[in-house]
Amino acid sequence: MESALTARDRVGVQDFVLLENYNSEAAFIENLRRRFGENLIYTYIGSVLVSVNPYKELEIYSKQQMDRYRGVSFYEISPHIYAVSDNTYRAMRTERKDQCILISGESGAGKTEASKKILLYYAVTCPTNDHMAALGDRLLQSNPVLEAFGNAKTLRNDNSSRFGKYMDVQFDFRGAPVGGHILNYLLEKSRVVHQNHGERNFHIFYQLLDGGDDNLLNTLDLERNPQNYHYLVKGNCPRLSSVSDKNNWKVVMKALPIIGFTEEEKLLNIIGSVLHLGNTQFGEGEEGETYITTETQINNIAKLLGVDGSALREALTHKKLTAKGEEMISPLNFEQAVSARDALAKAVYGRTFTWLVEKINHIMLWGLLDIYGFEVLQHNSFEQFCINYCNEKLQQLFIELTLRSEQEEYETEGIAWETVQYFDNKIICDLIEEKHKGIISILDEECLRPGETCDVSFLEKLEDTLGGHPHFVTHKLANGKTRRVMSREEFRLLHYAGEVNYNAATQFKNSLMKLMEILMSKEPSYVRCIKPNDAKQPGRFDEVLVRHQVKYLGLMENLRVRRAGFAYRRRFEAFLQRYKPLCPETWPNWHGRLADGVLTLVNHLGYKAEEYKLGRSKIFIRFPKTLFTTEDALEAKKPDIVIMIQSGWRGMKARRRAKRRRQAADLIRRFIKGFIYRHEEYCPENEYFLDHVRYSFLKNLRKNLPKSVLDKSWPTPPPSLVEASEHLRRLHMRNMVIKYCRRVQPEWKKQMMQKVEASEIFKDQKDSYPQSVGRLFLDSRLEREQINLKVVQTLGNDKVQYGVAVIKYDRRGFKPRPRQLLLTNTFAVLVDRTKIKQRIDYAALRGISVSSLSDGMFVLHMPSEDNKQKGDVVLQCTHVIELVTKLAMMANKVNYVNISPGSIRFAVARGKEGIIDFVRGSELKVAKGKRGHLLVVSQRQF
Ligand SMILES: Nc1ncnc2c1ncn2[C@@H]1O[C@H](COP(=O)(O)OP(=O)(O)OP(=O)(O)O)[C@@H](O)[C@H]1O
Repeated sequence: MESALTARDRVGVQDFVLLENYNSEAAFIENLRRRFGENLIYTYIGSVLVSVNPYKELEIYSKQQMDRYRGVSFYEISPHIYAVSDNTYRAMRTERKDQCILISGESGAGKTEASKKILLYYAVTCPTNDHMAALGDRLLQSNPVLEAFGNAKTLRNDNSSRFGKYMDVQFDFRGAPVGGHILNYLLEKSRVVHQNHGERNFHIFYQLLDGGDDNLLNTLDLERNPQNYHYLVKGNCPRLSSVSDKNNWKVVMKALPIIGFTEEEKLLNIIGSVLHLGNTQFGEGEEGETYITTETQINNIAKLLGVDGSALREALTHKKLTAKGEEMISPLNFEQAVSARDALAKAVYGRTFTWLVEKINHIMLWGLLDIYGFEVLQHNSFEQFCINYCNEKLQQLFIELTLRSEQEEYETEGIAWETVQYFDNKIICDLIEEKHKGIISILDEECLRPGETCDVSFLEKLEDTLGGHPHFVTHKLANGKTRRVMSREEFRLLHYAGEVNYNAATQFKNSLMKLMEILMSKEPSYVRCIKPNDAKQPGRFDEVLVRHQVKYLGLMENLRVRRAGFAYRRRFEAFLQRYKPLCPETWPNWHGRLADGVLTLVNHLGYKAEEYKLGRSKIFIRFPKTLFTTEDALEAKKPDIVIMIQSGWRGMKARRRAKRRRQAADLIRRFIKGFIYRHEEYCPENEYFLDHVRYSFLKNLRKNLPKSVLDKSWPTPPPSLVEASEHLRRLHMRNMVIKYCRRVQPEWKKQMMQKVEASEIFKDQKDSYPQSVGRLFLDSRLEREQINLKVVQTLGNDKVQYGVAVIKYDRRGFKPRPRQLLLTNTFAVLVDRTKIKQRIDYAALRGISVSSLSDGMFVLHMPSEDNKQKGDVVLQCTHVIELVTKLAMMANKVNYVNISPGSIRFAVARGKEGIIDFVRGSELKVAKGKRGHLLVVSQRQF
């Protein structure tokens, strides 16, 4: 809206509601004309889009344009069909209501083009998933022609969809890359659509052009892959009829029986062919051009359809020769073509043509629209009676809905509703459709009545029943002037569009009712198409023709209803936001209630009481003039605003800088003071500094906490935190230990306990201890099978907990003998292969002696008074530390281990004593020494 206001001098108003003289048809048409002259073909009436057919390609449908309209508020940028598309889509998403877009206008006004644009917009901008998005892109890239297929050429419109709209996506691949790309595209497209579309079939048409498409044919390789023909031929028979290349035709014929058509496909082909024939007839005689249907082509089609060629030939009886000497079917007139068409439909499929078209309609394009959850309704039939009647109904519905929503808005805003003068054509609709009294009822009755029925008797019946109706006129009922321009078979209805003549009726009412139902159940959007001239020429604006359409489409009524007293309405925020620079009290920001702000603003601007009203959330402005004046004021103020904003901005920046400087200086000052007072008690002078120091320490500590129990590092705390820091350190250590212990397995725990015990006994006492630290203690040094079975049996319930190979030395001669030492829970035994030689009860054990060197000697001291014992036991073991630790722990005699430097004394028997001397030497040696001592030489440990 805003941009519209700025540009209004150049191109009129972008929204008719801003037309000052909104009751003037001339002003309305002048606005259309001015805009049309600037190639601005779209104009709003509120939310209705009026579109004037430009009859030339405009650069306004690109991807960039689509992006401009995505998610943008309806009035923010210039009117466009994309704005309607986008708005509808978003309304569906946000309000979760079905939407429909009603496109109306006479033949050639651009309805089909409009729906194609809408469809393309959705295909490109509202993908349902990535895959669809990719397809949308390609759709745009490959410059598709979303073409209405099978449309006939009428006198009014070369492209007319006279037989009902059924479109399909027909791609124009001229100039597009050929080969695998296209084929993949087709395959992919049909798959996607199929996925999204359940059992409904979606058909892709490839426009088979003479010659130029050999590449595609090669790619499809129909000779070898006849099933690919599927992608070529579906529904495209009309085109086939214009295939001139004999080879292509051969390929096609060859492929057909292999593929086989489903009933539905056959139907499509029939319709296609029929329509092509139909097209031929409506041409304006460009002989030798596109629309020629030759005898050969007719035969081909007949062959393809599997029908007798005579059915076709008979229908098209006029033949003549072309310049080349080919026999050509000459153009038929409209009626001849229609009956040919109907006859063919009946002959081939046993159905009426309308039935076939409806069926096709159902299957085809609307499928694609369904994918996006949209329905685009186009109404065609305008039979004239039906066209007019349909228009009456649509107009009535439109007025009703618009009035209702207008009234609702006024009500919500708390603004009094002012009666709007418009032609309510309910009276006309009633006249047509009312039960018993309506024209349709009378017609039905007349048709069912026994005896001769003709137009005249029907007209007489109408005159009888409706004679007094103010909107019904016939030749007989009319005054002299009207009588001169009316024929005797016509009746005339008088309504908003002036007078509309009617001469026949059909069963049309029911299908129209269906349309109404659809419209009522969905949220409608409107596109009103206007044809600017009959010559299909760009740049020509035929005022008479346009005036007729403006009347016929009831656009003035639309505008009158939409204006309903006020030209413009806007939410308070938006209004205030835009115009606040115009009033010192509202600039730069208004801080009170929005309504008060708006009031202050309009008072300042000098709005008169009758010029505006404030609703609950919107301001309503009665005359466009008021708004334009305000816009002009804004425009004039713009340079000032720029300066205001700039100086305001500069001042604010300077103030911010000064404030930051002040804060920084304060901070530094507090820091210095705090530092000076840092050793004092916590006081206002040092609180900031101390807090900061503490905070920094704790923050630093958090980052540098020791990660393992072995890591003894700890950040140095500030004096005020020494105690707390120590506390934290211990807590942290304990935490780590607890965490560590929780993770220790029972096996490992046992190992650790033994190792700790070994450390208690041997650390710093015995040379070989450090070496043992890194080696794990084993559960046993003997495998189960190394212990004799008889020994195990003898031990019975006393299970061997640990076993190891040892050397026992005779007490007297020190003769070495290999033995096994087995530990049970309560005693140890010395075993010689199968025999237990000695049992040593732990309870009786008086002590265990080892040397301080690295040898493996150890002595078990036994009580001398025990007669059974023959004295102490002298043993040697490679795993002395492990063995002694385990033995001492099992015997619960850890404190009985004695580590002697130099020598060990032991009891030989009854008071006699033996001595073992320990020395360091170059190699390990155990031998008899001087004075009967045993000499043990240990290697030095490094
Ligand atoms: N927006 C547009 N831009 C360019 N050309 C257009 C546009 N709209 C319509 N036309 C031109 O006008 C021709 C007729 O338009 P279209 O076929 O859409 O009319 P219609 O209202 O669907 O007619 P009918 O009711 O007879 O089917 C198109 O073939 C095209 O050449």
